[in-house]
Amino acid sequence: MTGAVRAAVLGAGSWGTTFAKVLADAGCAVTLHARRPELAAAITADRENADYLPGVRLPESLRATTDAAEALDGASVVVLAVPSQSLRENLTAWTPLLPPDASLLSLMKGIELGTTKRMSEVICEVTGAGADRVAVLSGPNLAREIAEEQPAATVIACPDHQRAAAIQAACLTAYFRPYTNTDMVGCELGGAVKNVIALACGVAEGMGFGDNTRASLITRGLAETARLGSALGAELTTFAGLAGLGDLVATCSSPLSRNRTFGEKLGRGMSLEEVQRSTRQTAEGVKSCRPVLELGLAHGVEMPITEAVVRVCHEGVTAAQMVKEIMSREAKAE
Ligand SMILES: NC(=O)c1ccc[n+]([C@@H]2O[C@H](COP(=O)([O-])OP(=O)(O)OC[C@H]3O[C@@H](n4cnc5c(N)ncnc54)[C@H](O)[C@@H]3O)[C@@H](O)[C@H]2O)c1
Ligand SMILES: O=P(O)(O)OC[C@H](O)CO
Repeated sequence: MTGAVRAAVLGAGSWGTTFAKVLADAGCAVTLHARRPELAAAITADRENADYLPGVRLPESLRATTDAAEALDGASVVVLAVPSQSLRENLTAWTPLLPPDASLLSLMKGIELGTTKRMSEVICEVTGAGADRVAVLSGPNLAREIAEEQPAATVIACPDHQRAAAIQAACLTAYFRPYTNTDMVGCELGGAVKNVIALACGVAEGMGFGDNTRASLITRGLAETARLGSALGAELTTFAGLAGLGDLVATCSSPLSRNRTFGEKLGRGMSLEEVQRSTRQTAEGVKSCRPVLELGLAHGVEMPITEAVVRVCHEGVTAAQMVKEIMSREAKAE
């Protein structure tokens, strides 16, 4: 492995483990940080993360540890793959251990509750790193499909194009094709808001509605995402790309999506608490919908689908009422 890029992946859930596999398959020397010793030991001994990716064989070269200092030692790429709402706390503990010039790559698709900050903003704030050291990876990347080496593309955004290109080279494999972009705001918003729209699509699915409803939600969801992005300085073309439309379509259509599945259970009549009890995995849109709506309100951007999701998830509105509210809005031009 002499000369290989050293990467640390912090967070051994579905996507962290999958992306660690991608990096290892691309030739990087990768250490994956897990919180639980039994999980780290099982990944190393059995080459499997049975909790999150049962049946997926992990590369021999992939190491796992619970020791963050060990994972971060000598890493030139540090990958952050924890739930968005716990990033600040996790990163505060990891910051003293970060190698000074390492690229900090966010895999997360959420907006922070209370601050309405994007993940790259949280990373800069907590670590003191300059914005040009922070990158985001976002696209139609359902973890299970990538772990099974089904071909897919993604976007790596960084204000520093050279850094984005270096990360691109570090994770390019026969089944995973990253493109570079410099639009952080667009890529991060695309990833965070699509989870909210996927919740709405799930609710529609759970209520028994079909493809017309889903296509309408996807299209109008993209419209409200792009409106917000435009107000926040994103490039509109980003929303027509992999981190926008690509991810939105994949997440809103796939039974593998946790957000869509969460919404589906709400649409079938389960309460928020019942659905939360039924899964251990992160459905980011449930918490991010509120800060996304707050961003919209702060910038004078109408986000009716996001608002409906907030009302169903957090204000006790039923799925049937949600449909009524969306469909009885004032008629307007597209
Ligand atoms: N799973 C996917 O298909 C996928 C794809 C692309 C992006 N993402 C994004 O990647 C991020 C991570 O998602 P994931 O799918 O790996 O999530 P997950 O729920 O599968 O795993 C989360 C991981 O974070 C760890 N963790 C650390 N601190 C935690 C805390 N305080 N609370 C809870 N867990 C904590 C958990 O132990 C676990 O290993 C999310 O923002 C998600 O939107 C996921
Ligand atoms: O399972 P979800 O809903 O978190 O979506 C996973 C990925 O973000 C799809 O790109």
